[in-house]
Amino acid sequence: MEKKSSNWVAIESESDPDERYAKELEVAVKAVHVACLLCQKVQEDLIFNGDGGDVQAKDDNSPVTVADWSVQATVSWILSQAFGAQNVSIVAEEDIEALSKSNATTLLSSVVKTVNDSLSTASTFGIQPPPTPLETAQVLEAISRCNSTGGPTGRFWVLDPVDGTLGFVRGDQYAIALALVENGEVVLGVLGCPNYPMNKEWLNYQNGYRRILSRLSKSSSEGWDGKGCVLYAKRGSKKAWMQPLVNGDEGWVWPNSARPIKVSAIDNPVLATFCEPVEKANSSHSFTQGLAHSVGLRNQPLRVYSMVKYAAIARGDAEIFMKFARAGYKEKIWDHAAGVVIIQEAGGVVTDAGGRPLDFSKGVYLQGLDRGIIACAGSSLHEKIMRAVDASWNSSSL
Ligand SMILES: Nc1ncnc2c1ncn2[C@@H]1O[C@H](COP(=O)(O)OS(=O)(=O)O)[C@@H](OP(=O)(O)O)[C@H]1O
Ligand SMILES: [Mg+2]
Repeated sequence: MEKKSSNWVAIESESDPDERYAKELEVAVKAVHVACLLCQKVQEDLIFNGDGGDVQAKDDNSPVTVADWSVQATVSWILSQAFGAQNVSIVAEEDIEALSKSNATTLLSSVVKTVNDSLSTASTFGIQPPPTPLETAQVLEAISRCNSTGGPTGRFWVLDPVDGTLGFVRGDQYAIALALVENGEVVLGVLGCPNYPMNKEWLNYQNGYRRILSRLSKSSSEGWDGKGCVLYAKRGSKKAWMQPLVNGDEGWVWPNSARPIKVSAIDNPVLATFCEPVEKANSSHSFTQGLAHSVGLRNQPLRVYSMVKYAAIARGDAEIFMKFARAGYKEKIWDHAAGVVIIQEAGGVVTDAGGRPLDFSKGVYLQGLDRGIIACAGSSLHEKIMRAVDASWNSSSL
């Protein structure tokens, strides 16, 4: 990829596919880098210094931390600065209800401080920080501005500020996922994976990543030696890219040291590895175990939190991702949008279990999803898995 200057004055040309969404992509990748560094800091404080604020429980009992709200505020602020608040519509996971409670003042100050600390270092990526630190009201406004409910027309961003919060609070894998949807189709996907290890063997939850984590350095700008990466792709480009996550490197110039990524060439089930959620509650391990057996998969499943699973497929570190949630669970668009386009542009296939593309045009949920999600490096593996699902679905307890 050719190096471009880091200013944002690129004019979008509808006729040149290379230039379409050029500014959106650059801003989104930079915002995700900033968010990754924010999360690394909060996770280090939370896990190793015991000082990353409380882990709160949401109404559905899932965890949420200072990082979730801070990333949402930071990304929302960066997008609004770049494109004008009136032009930015965002569907995102968090709201300000819990933060606005009278007993949440310490939590709220911690979010405001985290956002301002993060924005003060954003100039590394060519992002102009606010002239004075954001006030509490501005931070709340940035979070609550992300109240779009998506839909079939127009343009909106989709943000999961911390996907895999359970992995995050356990010192393990998590992702920051940002996508742009236009007229119901994902046109850009950016996935930040701050703990992605350059040695793929360390991805597996069963390896106790947390114990290894503290020994891994952050990647250097050109080094690819430590941990952390940002993946991105533009719909229709047939290319997907990966950048190492750097730490305050002043030499960062878009697109920095981006490398193309490709899905794995393995199509023999015997050699293939499948990944799935860590939590049994999120996807049936017994159902996928049966599928794996019937298709001839021999390797142990790679259980990884969050959309890092999509990253693993796009990077060629695993061949299959399956998620079969319990009946009645409705998948949210922010848990999939960025990952789907990155895998597809890296050469892979992503559909529901009926072979239909995931539908990002029906609001916050992936409406009409047939049984589960199957992402594969190639169509041959994908067809085998779909056939196996058909053969065993009726006897499953899902
Ligand atoms: N019951 C149930 N079934 C299926 N999926 C659920 C369920 N509950 C939550 N979620 C969503 O799953 C997101 C994390 O999914 P993963 O596939 O990464 O699962 S796991 O964390 O590895 O177990 C997770 O994203 P985050 O909330 O951002 O962590 C949820 O949106
Ligand atoms: Mg999520």
